[in-house]
Amino acid sequence: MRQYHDLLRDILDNGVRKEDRTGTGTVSVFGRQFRHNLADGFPLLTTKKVHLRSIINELIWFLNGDTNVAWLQEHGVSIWNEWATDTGDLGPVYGKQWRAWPTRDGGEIDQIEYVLDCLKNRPDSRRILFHAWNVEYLPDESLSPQENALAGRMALPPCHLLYQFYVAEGRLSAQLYIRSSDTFLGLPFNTASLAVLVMMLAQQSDLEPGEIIVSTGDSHLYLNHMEQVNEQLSREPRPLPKLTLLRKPESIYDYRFEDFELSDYDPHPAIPAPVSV
Ligand SMILES: Nc1nc(=O)c2c([nH]1)NC[C@@H]1CN(c3ccc(C(=O)N[C@@H](CCC(=O)O)C(=O)O)cc3)CN21
Ligand SMILES: O=c1ccn([C@H]2C[C@H](O)[C@@H](COP(=O)(O)O)O2)c(=O)[nH]1
Repeated sequence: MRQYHDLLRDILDNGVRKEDRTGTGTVSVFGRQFRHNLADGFPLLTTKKVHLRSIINELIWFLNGDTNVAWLQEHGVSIWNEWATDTGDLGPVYGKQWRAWPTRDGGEIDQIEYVLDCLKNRPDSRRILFHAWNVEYLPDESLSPQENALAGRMALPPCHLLYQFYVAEGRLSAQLYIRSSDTFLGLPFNTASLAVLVMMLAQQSDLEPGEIIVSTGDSHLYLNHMEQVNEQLSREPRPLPKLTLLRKPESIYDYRFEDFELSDYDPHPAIPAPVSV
């Protein structure tokens, strides 16, 4: 993914030093966008090995409306552990807002069902989107993630928060807005996850996957990722892999990691990096 390397270089060349909530410090630029046509391959980085199992299982977990890390841990995914309470709770994060956005009369709105209904019945709509920025449940910034979850608030405010879909000539495209992007650790996950979501929605709606567009707000590199970024930039990108769906599940909620086959993935080795909490 040349686009990803271009963004890393852009941040190194144009980024300004900014302190941040985690205390690590970043270099950052504001407002960037890249696009990728899914016909050109699956957008998984080749200049470092990226763990697709974590990405697909996290997406399945979101789609199930789950907000407890227990299911993730049972499926070998540890990326949310640092923010969870002793009982694994994260408060009303992504899955809750996607599937059961709370309403003023005590009900819930399933935004994924709304998107599927639009794709099937009103594909030309300009309103096919779902949103996770539910201001009522954002964390109290004077409390820790765990204290927020215990108080019924989100442990962390959503980073990938607005997903909009577009159907034209039988192809499904999507644009994702990420308000804050940990460009070394988070963005490779968010990009591949968006691509998998488009593949699932397209399959369920009898469409072909089109383009993904990723728009990032505060696009930063943590200062303790600099060596890793330079190592990655010294590597030559290889051809993109292919991701194949092995069956068509009954619904968008019935996918399993085993339904996906990744082929021709020949990445450079993984590059470990610390995550700022
Ligand atoms: N600072 C920060 N960056 C993030 O990307 C991030 C957060 N916080 N908080 C919430 C979630 C958790 N996410 C994460 C957390 C860790 C990794 C990570 O360590 N990735 C490793 C592999 C880990 C694995 O698959 O087990 C990597 O090398 O990509 C990735 C995304 C994305 N989000
Ligand atoms: O999907 C995700 C989730 C989180 N991030 C990153 C972006 C920031 O580095 C932190 C969140 O900190 P804030 O102070 O709330 O912005 O997590 C990501 O890149 N992708």
